[in-house]
Amino acid sequence: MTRELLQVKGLSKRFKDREVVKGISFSIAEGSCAALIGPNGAGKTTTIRMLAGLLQPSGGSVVLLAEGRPVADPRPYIGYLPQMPVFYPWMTGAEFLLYSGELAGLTRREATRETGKWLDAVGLRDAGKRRIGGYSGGMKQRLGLAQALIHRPRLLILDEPVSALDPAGRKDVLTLLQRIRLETTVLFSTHVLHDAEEICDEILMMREGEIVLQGSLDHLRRTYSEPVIRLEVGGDEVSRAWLAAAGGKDFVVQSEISGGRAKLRVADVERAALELMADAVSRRVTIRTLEAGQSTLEDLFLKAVRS
Ligand SMILES: Nc1ncnc2c1ncn2[C@@H]1O[C@H](COP(=O)(O)OP(=O)(O)OP(=O)(O)O)[C@@H](O)[C@H]1O
Repeated sequence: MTRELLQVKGLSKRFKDREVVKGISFSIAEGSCAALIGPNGAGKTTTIRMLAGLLQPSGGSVVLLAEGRPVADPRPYIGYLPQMPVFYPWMTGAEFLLYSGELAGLTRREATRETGKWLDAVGLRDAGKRRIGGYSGGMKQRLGLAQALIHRPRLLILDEPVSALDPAGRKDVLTLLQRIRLETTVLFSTHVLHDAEEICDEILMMREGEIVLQGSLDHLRRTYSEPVIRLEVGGDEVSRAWLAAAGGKDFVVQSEISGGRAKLRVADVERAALELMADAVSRRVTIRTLEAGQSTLEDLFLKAVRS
């Protein structure tokens, strides 16, 4: 049976007279990986800072459970990596981890042992002897992860952990997160759906301070995928005019058409594909691609954040 690790009820945050997090509720199960996903300004950082105990909520509650019971001070149970972690550039990676471990309440001996272990785990064994000032963005982020994990928290909270990285750094950190999530419950925010799909099993979609969709990736894919046809036609006038009128066919439920491309939500994908093909051939329309399938989570995400 899955056990809840974090329960969030009616959480809100108001800055002056503007409510940026509007009474959101969700829970995170032990062992899961949840992505808080939403466009810029949705309220992800504000939410995460409240969960990590760094920002006082205006209303609602955040409860962390250990062995099924609420804990009075959740801080020792949480590891946190902010969006823009700050490091002392003159420290070596090893010195920084030792310092972080002691700050988190480990004895010097424990901190020394864990420092060696985590430098290995995040692939910085040799670099650990060098100053952080010379690290790449990806190395700094991996050091940040080690810092957040050094006291063995039950919940790892990460704010946009890969957004600022180049493709190589991004891949390194995502691969590391895939390993970490096997041992630690993870919540991370992102505005990139692909990153969430790569690592997580739970999705919390946020928009304008509210959670507009939540559930497991599988559930969301099954529940919300709809039959769609994606079409691209030639640049000639006949083809473009035909495409513009395609949205009006009786089997089309909804259409998005622009620049020679269309995405048509339809009731019956096979019938729609056949009729479109037959009609296009009879009118000498140039079809470049016609793809019949299901809408993706990306479509759902775009719909949720735009509507
Ligand atoms: N200290 C603050 N005072 C006033 N407004 C704030 C403060 N912090 C955040 N906001 C506002 O709250 C809203 C949500 O911001 P937040 O940083 O939580 O969003 P986000 O989803 O994390 O976006 P991003 O991906 O850009 O970081 C924004 O409109 C922001 O301007």
